[in-house]
Amino acid sequence: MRKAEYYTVKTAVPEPAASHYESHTSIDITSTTLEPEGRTEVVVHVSSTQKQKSSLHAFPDRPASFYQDSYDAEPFPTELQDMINSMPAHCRTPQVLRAMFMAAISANTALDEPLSPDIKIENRIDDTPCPDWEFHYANKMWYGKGVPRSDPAKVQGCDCIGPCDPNSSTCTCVLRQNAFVHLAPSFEDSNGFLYNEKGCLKHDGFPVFECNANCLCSSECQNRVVQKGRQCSISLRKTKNKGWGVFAEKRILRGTFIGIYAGELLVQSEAHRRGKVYNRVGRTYLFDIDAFHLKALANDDADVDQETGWKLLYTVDAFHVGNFTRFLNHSCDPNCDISFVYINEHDIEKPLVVMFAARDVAAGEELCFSYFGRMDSDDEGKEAAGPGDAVYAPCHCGAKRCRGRLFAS
Ligand SMILES: C[S@@+](CC[C@H](N)C(=O)[O-])C[C@H]1O[C@@H](n2cnc3c(N)ncnc32)[C@H](O)[C@@H]1O
Repeated sequence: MRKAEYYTVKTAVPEPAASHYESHTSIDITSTTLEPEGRTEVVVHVSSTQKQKSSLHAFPDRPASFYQDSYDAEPFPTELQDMINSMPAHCRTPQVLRAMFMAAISANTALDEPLSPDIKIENRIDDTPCPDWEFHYANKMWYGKGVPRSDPAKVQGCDCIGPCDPNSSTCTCVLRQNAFVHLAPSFEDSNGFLYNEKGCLKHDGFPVFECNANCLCSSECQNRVVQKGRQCSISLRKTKNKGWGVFAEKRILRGTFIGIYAGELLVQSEAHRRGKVYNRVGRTYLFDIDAFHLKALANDDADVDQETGWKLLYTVDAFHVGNFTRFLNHSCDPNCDISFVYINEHDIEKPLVVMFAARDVAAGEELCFSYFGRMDSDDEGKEAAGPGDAVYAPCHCGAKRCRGRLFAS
């Protein structure tokens, strides 16, 4: 007789912390064979424990969701992966694995985005239950060797009372934002914050300076969006020929914050070394921080690239640690775009790489961005330039004007 398997996943989601905590995920699996039916009941309990962090990044007392935490990249937490790999075979059913993956996501992000909708995992293509357990799920940045930590004392905050006024002529956050918008070559006559009243990004392509943990303004301030976490509903789904992808569960408005491209922040020597390895396997999660405003601010340094007058310093690698954004596939007609966002970071070279909806997205649409960077309408039909040692793979984005290939690294 066929054995029925029942599973339950319980996720203990902690209360938002009032101070500065980090979390660790743990899993308890209980497997009971119920007689006389011979059914197996597997109960998986995923919980997240909190531990107070060192005072290294201590800001004034604020909810945990206000912090742009960063951790040292090594060693990564691997308890979860180790536990899955050592689970008895009868517990490793597709349903249990998928439910554990979803529960681990919500446990690992409970502190920094307690109000975010759960991420569903679906596969209508084959029998793989969930993406490979090859990475640690986190929304935070993890600093690799040689990457300097942020210095909270150098992060400039405003002293507004209540929410900041976007038309203020004295708010330091409004003034800083304006200065950077005016620096752009495609300067649009935009003053004030880059978010509208609904929290949607008004203009692509400018660096965004959110109010931070040193600001006195309230949590309702219009200039606090990314730090409040994801609001849109998304799922991870297996695609026919691009591996796993990210899909909109409900309609998403243009300019909506989708997610931080979280991962390890690497110096160039390490990014190059890993890039060569990823080239060989034909799958990469590297993203260069090559923002136009960094090029515009570049000093005349002997060390810079002679052609661009600028030197790339950091790359994000989401292979070993990251969140759902590492599953965003490439499209030649993308509905998402990257903006560089600063929250609790004083170093202009170390913005967060953040995904926003580039247009209204219908429920069920796949969320994609261009791996070649922003393309203007003038660029259509042109060959997209990848890095010098790029390895190209066929593109399956399905866009009418597909360029036919994407670089795998
Ligand atoms: C950052 S990962 C995206 C997530 C990936 N689908 C997965 O399952 O892990 C990038 C890799 O996804 C695949 N990919 C992304 N966009 C694609 C596209 N338009 N056509 C074909 N493969 C694509 C390529 O293997 C690429 O190296």
